[in-house]
Amino acid sequence: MKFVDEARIWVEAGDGGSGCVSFRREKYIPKGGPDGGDGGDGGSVYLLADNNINTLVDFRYQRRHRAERGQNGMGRQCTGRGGQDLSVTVPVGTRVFDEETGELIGELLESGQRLLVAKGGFHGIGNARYKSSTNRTPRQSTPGTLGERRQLHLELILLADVGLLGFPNAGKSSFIRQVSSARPKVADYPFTTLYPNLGVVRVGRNRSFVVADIPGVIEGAADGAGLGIHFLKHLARTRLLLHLVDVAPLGSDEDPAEQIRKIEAELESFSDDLMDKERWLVLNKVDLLDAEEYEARRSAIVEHLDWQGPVHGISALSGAGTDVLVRDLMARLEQLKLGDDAGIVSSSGDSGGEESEWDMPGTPDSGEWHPLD
Ligand SMILES: Nc1nc2c(ncn2[C@@H]2O[C@H](COP(=O)(O)OP(=O)(O)OP(=O)(O)O)[C@@H](O)[C@H]2O)c(=O)[nH]1
Ligand SMILES: [Mg+2]
Repeated sequence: MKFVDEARIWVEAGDGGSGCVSFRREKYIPKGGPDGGDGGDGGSVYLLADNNINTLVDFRYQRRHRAERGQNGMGRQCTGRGGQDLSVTVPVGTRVFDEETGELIGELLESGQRLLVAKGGFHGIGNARYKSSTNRTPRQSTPGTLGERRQLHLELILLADVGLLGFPNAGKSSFIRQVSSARPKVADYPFTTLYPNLGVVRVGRNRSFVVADIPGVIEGAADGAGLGIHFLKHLARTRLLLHLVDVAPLGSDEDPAEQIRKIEAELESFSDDLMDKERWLVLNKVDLLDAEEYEARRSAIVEHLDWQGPVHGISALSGAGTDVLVRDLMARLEQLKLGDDAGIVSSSGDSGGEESEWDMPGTPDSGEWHPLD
């Protein structure tokens, strides 16, 4: 199953500047010759692949991208200045199509790669260049040509950065709805989600990541129970996993700490790769508890599991605590990526190269939930 992020954008190269018609006018020089300069070339539009961009989400906010026009030529043989090129940054892996013809213009596969998508117009010629022995006062000039403009269709195959683990009904789909524009079905019965959903989470300009919502994992998933097994493999490429757990389950036998232990056991029997991934604890549905009760449950869970990693309390329903969680996730993903670029952490994590020390910006539970009262 492929998840594709798409965007439609307009690119407009700058027009060429027009040539100028002008004659030299100076005291004591009655018949100054033609001195109209050429225009400048229009700027072109390029797409530039950038490793630090993960999704095409920013193009929903800015669709039109134009390069500068060339300046017109001027008298005294002055040439117009060329328009500046425009580089539009896109994620590595973006495929670029011409929207009208469907033609594949190119693919950006490496960071730093540039692709010309709209060529700037050519400059017009000034009258100084039309001067000849038979025509000493040419009045011709040419206008610059138009810059190319076209509509592009961008496509990017998305890979999830963050995977959600949790029992059915933990609130995984609600979380994705809260933090992204994905709209998976949410309902109060187990196995509402039957196939994985991806959500793009936008944190700020050019800062975004992808979360995968998979069907609930239950005991025995690795051996085929429930739906989990088919989907655990979708988490293979993620960098980080969240244990999303209902801190206020209705049935008293559904102890949150036990649920997490069961999921950990499934991960372990499913693959070492998943066990090597960094995992955060996210206690969901804090809106159902008062602050004191929440605090008590949180400590009990952390103690029971001897949990060393970050712990966040959120309400996927009201959104409480989700901003902090999303911000911390983004910062951590950027940090992991920096490590990758510097060759510190293996990209797939399969050599067990994840750091064991938490090197988080802020304290591990900077995402702690505090009720307002
Ligand atoms: N009070 C409260 N209810 C929540 C919260 N998050 C989710 N719920 C409810 O919990 C139920 C299950 O939510 P889902 O988001 O469908 O859970 P899921 O983990 O995706 O479930 P499956 O797809 O079945 O595995 C729904 O009735 C939600 O409205 C929360 O933060 N607070
Ligand atoms: Mg769901």
